[in-house]
Amino acid sequence: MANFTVVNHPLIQHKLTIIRDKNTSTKAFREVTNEIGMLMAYEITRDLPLEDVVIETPLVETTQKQLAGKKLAIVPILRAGLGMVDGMVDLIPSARVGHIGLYREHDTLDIVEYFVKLPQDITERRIFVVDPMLATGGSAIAALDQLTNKYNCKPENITFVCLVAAPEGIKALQAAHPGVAIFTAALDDRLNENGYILPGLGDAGDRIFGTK
Ligand SMILES: O=c1ccn([C@@H]2O[C@H](COP(=O)(O)O)[C@@H](O)[C@H]2O)c(=O)[nH]1
Ligand SMILES: O=P(O)(O)OP(=O)(O)O
Ligand SMILES: [Mg+2]
Repeated sequence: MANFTVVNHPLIQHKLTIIRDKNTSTKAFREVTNEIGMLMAYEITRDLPLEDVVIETPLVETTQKQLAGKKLAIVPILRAGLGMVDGMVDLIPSARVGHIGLYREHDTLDIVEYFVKLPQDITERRIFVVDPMLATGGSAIAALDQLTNKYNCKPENITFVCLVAAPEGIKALQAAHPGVAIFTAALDDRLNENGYILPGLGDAGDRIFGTK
């Protein structure tokens, strides 16, 4: 599948198993989800541009590399996406954080949008849209519709980052936003009849916030 990466680093796979386990506490789920967020941030920023900088070590003057000042934005899809933000910001502290609030209607899985707040210069930024779960793809597509249609962000500046993806969601997201790169920590088997990913980890928002 084009523009689609499974980040199968051993540390990420190990931590993913912890949050998949139904016996993992809310506290541990929250901590480990942020840790995976940080590790994912390391992977998705691999292609950030560098520039030369002249510095002096204690011994000599030398030309080395530094980040070329690319402006970044992390945009979690509420609520579940919030669970990855602190970990990502730890690694890229200068990133701005926007928020897109969406939920799935329980019976129909239709997307209801209730909040959008983005950095004012969002079109100039490299954007990481984050949600731990890509199930039908409805939430991710709605968030990316907002960014590309309403805020004129370019698809090539956007990366969608999740932890667990269903093949159905990948297919739908690629069809709707072919120019957007997708990174996931795992590609699972399928969706169940209620739109949950199997094997999955359950409802990510409820597990992060302890609401069920
Ligand atoms: O196994 C699952 C599946 C979904 N979620 C939540 O729903 C959305 C993603 O679902 P789409 O069908 O792709 O819109 C995501 O924001 C999760 O909050 C889940 O937690 N677990
Ligand atoms: O995507 P949903 O419907 O699971 O909502 P939330 O992420 O707020 O739990
Ligand atoms: Mg959600």
